[in-house]
Amino acid sequence: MSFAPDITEQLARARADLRMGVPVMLHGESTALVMAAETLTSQRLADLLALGGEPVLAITARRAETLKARVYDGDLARIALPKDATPAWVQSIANPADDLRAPMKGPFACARGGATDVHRAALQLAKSARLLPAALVLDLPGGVDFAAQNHLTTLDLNAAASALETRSHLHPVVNARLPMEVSEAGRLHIFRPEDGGEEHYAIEIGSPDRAKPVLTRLHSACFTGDLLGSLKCDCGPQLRAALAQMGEEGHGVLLYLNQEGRGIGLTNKMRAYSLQDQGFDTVEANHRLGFEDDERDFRLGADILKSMGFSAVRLLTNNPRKVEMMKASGIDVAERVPLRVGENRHNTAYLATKAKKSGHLL
Ligand SMILES: Nc1nc2c(ncn2[C@@H]2O[C@H](COP(=O)(O)OP(=O)(O)OP(=O)(O)O)[C@@H](O)[C@H]2O)c(=O)[nH]1
Ligand SMILES: [Zn+2]
Repeated sequence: MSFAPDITEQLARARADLRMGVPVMLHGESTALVMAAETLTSQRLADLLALGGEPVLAITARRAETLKARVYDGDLARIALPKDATPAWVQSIANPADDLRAPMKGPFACARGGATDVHRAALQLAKSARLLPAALVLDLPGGVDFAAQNHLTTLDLNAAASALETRSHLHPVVNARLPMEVSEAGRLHIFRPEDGGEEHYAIEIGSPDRAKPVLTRLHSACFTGDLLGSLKCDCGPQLRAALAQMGEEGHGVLLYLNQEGRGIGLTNKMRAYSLQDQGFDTVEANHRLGFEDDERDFRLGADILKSMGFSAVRLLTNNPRKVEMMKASGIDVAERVPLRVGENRHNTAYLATKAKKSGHLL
């Protein structure tokens, strides 16, 4: 019998640590101390520099491209931390907010050669903690003892890397009747992942026949559009139109996935909006922050549908990636049902960028 947390549970702890500014230790062939750039304090930076060695700031290749930092490691770059580095210096590399005011941030000395799996795992961990994808990494011989003395979370590198790649199983927790404006026969289902992450929801309208393709919407959370009526996107009108169509047809399933901001979280989405105020489009803004255009995992939606007994859908979407993902996850897409609503003068350019750069269908 063991009460010790497994790797999934340790990762959940590590995410909370990084969000609080507490370092974590990654233990592989060597051992490395990892801190998130976003939550770095001057005291912790001073403590890190006092340990000696050669700390680096790991950033994604996307962020490196904007900074004109040399990328020797494919999807990431390792910028050597100057001995007199300050938290402001670290922030200015991690966060593109002042890029236009301070365009000449380099030149940077970038590490080359040697293992990069710790840096890759550190960046994935920061992303999954919904922080900016930038992490300080210091190789620390004897790091396991150091971590024990300092009560730091220690993760096995290989186990952490593979757990970060694995999608967590979603458990149905509860469902209950929810009469709604569009249909009195509504039911809200809650699904909870095993990894301590966000819960996702399914809104079932009527009693759809499990043997037939069900009218389905795969909706990603958009606090600004769904709740505040933001005109910057088309999410609110899409949400309401999808529910209305399900109400009219008498049956349907709306999956509400808590992948705000195409999977980067609301805080980073607002950072992207701030860059859009500076003139960048929705895709450029994500890239400047160090993210891909779309960090969502739509397989979650397929998992929920299967768990509810569905195997075929009529999918309400303009996004071909959602159709492909459904098919690849074993859900038959009998029909793509277009969902063009909510265009206005504030989101015309946004919708055009999605059509041009992200392959959305008009
Ligand atoms: N990062 C980022 N996310 C955004 C921006 N505008 C909207 N979003 C998010 O984009 C997502 C929109 O998701 P969906 O409604 O599934 O839309 P979609 O991928 O365009 O596909 P369909 O609507 O099905 O055609 C939501 O999570 C929003 O929060 C933006 O400028 N930047
Ligand atoms: Zn939106």
